[in-house]
Amino acid sequence: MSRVSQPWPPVPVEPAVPHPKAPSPGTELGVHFAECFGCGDEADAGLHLRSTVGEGQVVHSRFTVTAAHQGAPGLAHGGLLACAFDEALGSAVGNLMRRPAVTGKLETDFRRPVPVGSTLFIEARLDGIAGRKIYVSADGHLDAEDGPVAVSARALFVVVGFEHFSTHGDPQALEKLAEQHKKNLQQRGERDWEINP
Ligand SMILES: CCCCCCCCCC(=O)SCCNC(=O)CCNC(=O)[C@H](O)C(C)(C)COP(=O)(O)OP(=O)(O)OC[C@H]1O[C@@H](n2cnc3c(N)ncnc32)[C@H](O)[C@@H]1OP(=O)(O)O
Repeated sequence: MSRVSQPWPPVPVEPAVPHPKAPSPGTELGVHFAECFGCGDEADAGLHLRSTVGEGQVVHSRFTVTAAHQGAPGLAHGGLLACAFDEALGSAVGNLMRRPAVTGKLETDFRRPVPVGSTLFIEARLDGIAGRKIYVSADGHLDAEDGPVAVSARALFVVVGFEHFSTHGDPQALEKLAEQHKKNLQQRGERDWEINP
């Protein structure tokens, strides 16, 4: 069976140009929410994924697979790897575009097993934008930035208004998220995001 899937992006797009105030290449990105399973310090069994802005439209992320992340004995669970890509791709969208957006669609190709103890280096890139739709893709390299590709992913993020989170989310957790967001911006000496979808 061929691994070749549909053309990407699947619709005509404009270049996804990073926001003029996007953090510059080399910036270590902060935790966006302490309880986030993908990056949060307070999510004990979480992925603790860390990200750095790359050149152009790229964010580099990495996380180390622990015993808490197993599916088969000694191997990372596939759904958990998909979570890592959701986080890494979401970080690229949120930090480079500085627009609130949620995952509409996420597709993963699992190419090699990912053992417990290995580190996945994920390079996520902005592929294009069409209205509220932001197309992104990523490759996850095993144990080194230039290691073999173990997992690839493509995703559609949809820009939403902040009412998406206030309507559907937990108001108290949102306050915590807002504080974390301000802290991250202050650490980088920046002002707040564009909020209009
Ligand atoms: C710094 C920040 C770091 C953040 C990192 C965290 C990363 C984690 C991100 C997540 O995991 S977010 C949580 C998982 N996602 C969700 O819970 C989203 C749930 N879905 C929704 O809330 C809505 O379906 C959604 C906001 C995505 C879209 O609903 P809307 O009513 O706002 O829009 P609409 O349905 O009209 O879709 C907008 C466009 O996207 C298209 N679209 C939406 N979902 C699609 C889909 N699944 N496949 C293809 N196209 C899709 C849709 O066809 C349409 O295209 P057009 O503009 O051309 O008409």
